[in-house]
Amino acid sequence: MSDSSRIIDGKAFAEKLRAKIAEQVAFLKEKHGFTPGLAVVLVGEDPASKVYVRNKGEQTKAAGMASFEYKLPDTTSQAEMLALIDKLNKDPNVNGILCQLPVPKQIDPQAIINAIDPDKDVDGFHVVNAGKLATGGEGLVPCTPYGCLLLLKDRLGDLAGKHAVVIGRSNIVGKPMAQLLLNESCTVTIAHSKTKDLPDEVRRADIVVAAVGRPEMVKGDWIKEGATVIDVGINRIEVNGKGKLVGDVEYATALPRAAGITPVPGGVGPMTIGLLLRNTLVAACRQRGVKLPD
Ligand SMILES: Nc1nc2c(c(=O)[nH]1)N[C@@H](CN(C=O)c1ccc(C(=O)N[C@@H](CCC(=O)O)C(=O)O)cc1)CN2
Ligand SMILES: [Mg+2]
Repeated sequence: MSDSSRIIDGKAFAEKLRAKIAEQVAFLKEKHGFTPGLAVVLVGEDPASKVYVRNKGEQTKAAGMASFEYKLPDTTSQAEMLALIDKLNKDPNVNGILCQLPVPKQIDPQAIINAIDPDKDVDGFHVVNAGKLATGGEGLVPCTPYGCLLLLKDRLGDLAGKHAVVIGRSNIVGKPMAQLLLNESCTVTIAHSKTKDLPDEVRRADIVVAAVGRPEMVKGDWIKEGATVIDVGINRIEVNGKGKLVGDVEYATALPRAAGITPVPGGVGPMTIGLLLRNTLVAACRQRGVKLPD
């Protein structure tokens, strides 16, 4: 197996996904006379967040959807945020709402997320959507784990019976990822900072999803021959005075052992915005009582 055939190209997958969404949006406009709309709220000046929000706006518009951007100063209070969310919840042209994370410390992110109408919660972070994911309801699924799942299914087909190890237990990635894999009938282990022997857990995994936010902490020689590795980490490090982006997995040493591995950049990252657009489309169709176009 060549190294290039092991690489799981999330960028290319996301491009195809966005092209399909653009067709579906065009169909909705022509046949049903409406355009899905996404509102993104950014509080403060975090440089990475500004880039992600700009990309979200550009990709929303490129898919033919309406983009509403709210850029608020980092002194914004929680009450001001809640007032904006209330306004967006009531706006029929806004089908999806998200608050870019992280938010400044005076704002409780979960209070904002839980103030969003769950039907418009295109991040899938609302407690109602988390509950639906856990109990089999039709909610909205968090974009990054959803993107990881699509890459895994595309590469492996049926996941039933696979032993998956998810490293990280955040509400945004680790927990929903584990739940999605469980829903696919995987045997799921969630590892975290208190896990006793992480290398041993990883060595037994058919599927490894690393979402810890620590540069190259998963070593290549932990990866079982033929395993599939999904690297959610996006860590900025400095090498010889130059900035570099690396994942949570030691890519160069994992690549020859893995049957499939996502690179950083160009793996999971681009899927996040792709699935955000898909969630917005799904949310808009549900709100309008229209079947999702094929
Ligand atoms: N409300 C939310 N906040 C945050 C989320 C989220 O899903 N919802 N996720 C991240 C940031 N994020 C989107 O918001 C995001 C991160 C990374 C990428 C991406 O395409 N990454 C590229 C590399 C980009 C770079 O050079 O920095 C890649 O991996 O190829 C897209 C979206 C936290 N906040
Ligand atoms: Mg509702």
